[in-house]
Amino acid sequence: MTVLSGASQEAIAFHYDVGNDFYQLWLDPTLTYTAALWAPEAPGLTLAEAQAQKIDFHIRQAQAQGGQRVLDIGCGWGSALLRLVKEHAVEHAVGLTLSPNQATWVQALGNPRIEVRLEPWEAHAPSEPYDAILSIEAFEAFARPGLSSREKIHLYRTFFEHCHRWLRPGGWLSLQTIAYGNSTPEDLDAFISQDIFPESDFPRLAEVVEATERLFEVVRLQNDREDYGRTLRAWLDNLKANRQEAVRLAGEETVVRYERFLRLSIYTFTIGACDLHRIALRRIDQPRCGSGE
Ligand SMILES: C[S@@+](CC[C@H](N)C(=O)[O-])C[C@H]1O[C@@H](n2cnc3c(N)ncnc32)[C@H](O)[C@@H]1O
Repeated sequence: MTVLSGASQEAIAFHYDVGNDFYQLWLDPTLTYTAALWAPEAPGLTLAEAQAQKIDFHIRQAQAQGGQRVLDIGCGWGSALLRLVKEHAVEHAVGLTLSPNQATWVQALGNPRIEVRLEPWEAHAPSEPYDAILSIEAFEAFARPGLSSREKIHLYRTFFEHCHRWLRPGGWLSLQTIAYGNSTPEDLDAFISQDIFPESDFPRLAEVVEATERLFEVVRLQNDREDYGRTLRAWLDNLKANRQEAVRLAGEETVVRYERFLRLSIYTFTIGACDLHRIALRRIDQPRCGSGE
């Protein structure tokens, strides 16, 4: 099969390198840029609390603990890396990102237990196995638009093969990804894949699950699309409240583009055109039929 890939470093930088100060105006203070976990029984949660709760959920789900080595694939501005070492006493937290801005930001945190690498997962070659792996909404950048379902499954399987290799026996991977829900790629506005996240495409849940077969068992899966709606609304409210400053930092065109992106995404998750999956995957230590296709 042809070697295919996901979003390039240039495509990722196009999105994430708009400016840290711009993102600071509307994300929570830790710059977590993924769906938060809102608890219906705690309606008064702030965005920052709901983000911390989401990160802790994934850390627990990956069974990451004190003294361990943990990998975060697609670490963004490092919020999970920080919680891993500060709140969960993890010994060594390694983050991968394709964004130079994010890598510089995480490096500047100056935490000796955090290592950030400006490196695609395809090139990662750890010298020792990891005890646990997190990957929170990087998966959407692992396949470009226009690929067939078979081609996407092949790419995703290569990702899970790498994770399988990197994890110690019995290790867990906690994955969060957007997926097509009650929609096809043609139903969604091309604006997002062209002007917001170029070279990226969502998976379908069935593709993710098929790609894990005989590598990982799916232990738990939850679709929290409503949580995305609420997170996006909080981001949009923050952007509106800081609009003047946002225009000063990033320009009117960029702000209009992000407002449209946030509004469209709220609608997409509200009607169920897209889902938000949080998946607990346990490594199968002795795959019965080999791990290749
Ligand atoms: C939406 S952000 C999520 C960041 C973080 N997990 C969070 O919750 O805020 C996606 C991240 O995936 C990274 N990414 C995308 N493709 C990647 C690849 N092939 N290898 C490593 N990181 C990648 C991006 O650089 C970015 O840091």
